[in-house]
Amino acid sequence: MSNLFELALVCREADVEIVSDALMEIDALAVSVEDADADTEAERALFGEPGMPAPKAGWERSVVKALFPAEPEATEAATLILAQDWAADVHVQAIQAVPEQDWVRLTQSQFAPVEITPAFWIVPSWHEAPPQARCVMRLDPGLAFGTGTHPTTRMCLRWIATHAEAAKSRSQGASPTSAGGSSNGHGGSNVSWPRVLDYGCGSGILGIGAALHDAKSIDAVDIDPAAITSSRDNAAANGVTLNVGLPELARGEYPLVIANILASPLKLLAPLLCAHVAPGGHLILAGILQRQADELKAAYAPWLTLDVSDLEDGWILMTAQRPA
Ligand SMILES: C[S@@+](CC[C@H](N)C(=O)[O-])C[C@H]1O[C@@H](n2cnc3c(N)ncnc32)[C@H](O)[C@@H]1O
Repeated sequence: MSNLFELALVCREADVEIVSDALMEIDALAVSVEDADADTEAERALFGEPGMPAPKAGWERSVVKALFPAEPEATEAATLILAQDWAADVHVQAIQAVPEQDWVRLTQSQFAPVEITPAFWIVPSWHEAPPQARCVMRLDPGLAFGTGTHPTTRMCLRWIATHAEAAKSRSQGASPTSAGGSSNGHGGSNVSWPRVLDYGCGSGILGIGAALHDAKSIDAVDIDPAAITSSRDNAAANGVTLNVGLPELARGEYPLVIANILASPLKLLAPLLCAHVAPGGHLILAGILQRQADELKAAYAPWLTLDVSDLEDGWILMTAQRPA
């Protein structure tokens, strides 16, 4: 593989956009921006808490890196940029050869199979499933949120897998006459939940997870059109059926309602989500930080009693069961 040449320019936050645009105008193959102070004492956090605005719009000083096919193009680009009247505070950090990479393989190598339970795994299409996996969801990273790598998604899937397993064991242990008549709405030995609502479905990962655990009639809804397309595609790739659409698609009561969004929208959605939970049914909420547990409890208290039932990396899973 041949080398590319990288021009690295250091500039102030205010100049990042004009420098990046100018590099694209002069035919850079790619432009990226990094923190010039990364790993130094001057480094500052750029991200706020989930749902909160970022403390700053950009880094104090940035390195704008542009790739060119050969060294003369990179040098010429540097000369052109430095000649502009707005470039007084821009300087060249380096022009150097970078080995061209197999970008597809590099991206793929960053997504490994994710273990949800010892038996249930999320596996990208280019990977073999681990030998111990008895239930496999095939999912590749895409535009919509939900690859199984985020703790909030993993906790929801873990809840689905463990409760479906428990329901299966109960119904296998139950007598033929009692199997279809349980008060939690489980309709028979092969059905964990006869209806599921996945509210804020993203990639469709939770609805697909429920379908792979023998749930039927799954409504997966989202406000983002990219999520709707992605959920449909991912369901098809897994050979399961989801009824995917905008939130208006949700109708009536469900034995399982699951929503992994964020604390603020979840508080606003409290009356709506609770109204969808069937008698004896479960409500599962994620996207909540540990310190937000009390505010969520209070928001849902008029309808359901939420408890913390799982915790991972500072995120909690909150669940409630409506009395039968
Ligand atoms: C954190 S992602 C979760 C995706 C997936 N369910 C998972 O567990 O990985 C939250 C999703 O909720 C959607 N969303 C946000 N607010 C919403 C609302 N008010 N109604 C429906 N969906 C919403 C977003 O578009 C996004 O796809």
